Amino acid sequence: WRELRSVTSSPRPLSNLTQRLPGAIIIGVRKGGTRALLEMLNLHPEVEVARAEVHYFNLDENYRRGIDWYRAQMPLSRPGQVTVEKTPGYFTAPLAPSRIWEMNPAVRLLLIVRDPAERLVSDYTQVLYNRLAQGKSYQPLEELLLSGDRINPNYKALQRSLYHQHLARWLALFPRDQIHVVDGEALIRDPFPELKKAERFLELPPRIEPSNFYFNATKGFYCLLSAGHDKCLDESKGRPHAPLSSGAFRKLCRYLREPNRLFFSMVGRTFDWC
Ligand SMILES: Nc1ncnc2c1ncn2[C@@H]1O[C@H](COP(=O)(O)OS(=O)(=O)O)[C@@H](OP(=O)(O)O)[C@H]1O
Repeated sequence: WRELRSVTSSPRPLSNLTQRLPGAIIIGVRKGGTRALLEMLNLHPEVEVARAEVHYFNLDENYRRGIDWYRAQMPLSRPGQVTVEKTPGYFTAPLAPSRIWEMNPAVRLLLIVRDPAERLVSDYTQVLYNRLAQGKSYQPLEELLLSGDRINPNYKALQRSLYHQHLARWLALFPRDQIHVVDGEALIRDPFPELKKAERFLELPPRIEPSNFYFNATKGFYCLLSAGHDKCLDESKGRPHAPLSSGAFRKLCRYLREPNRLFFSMVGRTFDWC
């Protein structure tokens, strides 16, 4: 995609190109649509993105490598461009907010959220696929999610869906208006309006157009279009979810009602979640 863009954008002197620390970070949520958001922001000529998840602020073994290592993971950019990286693991990592603050207290944060019950099922599905690919077995979701007939509060994927607990750590350091919340379901339904909001948040000139998106009926999702070339996200995005009985799903929704309410009051808006 980057190669495609470099063909279509005007030539620039190479001398100003250098690796810069990110001006904006997509911090989560895992399975919220972080890859789609990054790829869509990358349509903007003033944005350069780190292709791979960097996992600098959440993994001690990377953090110990130091800030120059982190910078070296960033793409080349021109002065004035915004470098963006995404690592969904930052949102739930206890030390990530203070480490990011220490790097740059003015960095802009993007948080893409999704119905936390759906997110949990997607999270389980991802782990399931990874384990199957390694020839390993995995417990059914219901066994992990329920303990007897109650929700198991120790299940990690459930904990990752308690958005208010994680957001509280970020809001202890960063002002609310430095964290832009993207509606992941809205991004799936109609990406353009969400991208315009993100563009404004990043104070970028308006360059992303409705014509940059088209609905791909085979994929079942919007794909990206630029200069006649198209790109859809890979098959790990939007795959069928592992089954969960409607009874267990209802219990999960009931369990998440209060955490969701707390999250809504923290961000000052509501979402149409189960
Ligand atoms: N345009 C487009 N194409 C494909 N997929 C899209 C798109 N927009 C959002 N999504 C949703 O992104 C979900 C994966 O989220 P992440 O990229 O954050 O996953 S990850 O945490 O990086 O693994 C993925 O979740 P699942 O459907 O559960 O697989 C998608 O629903």
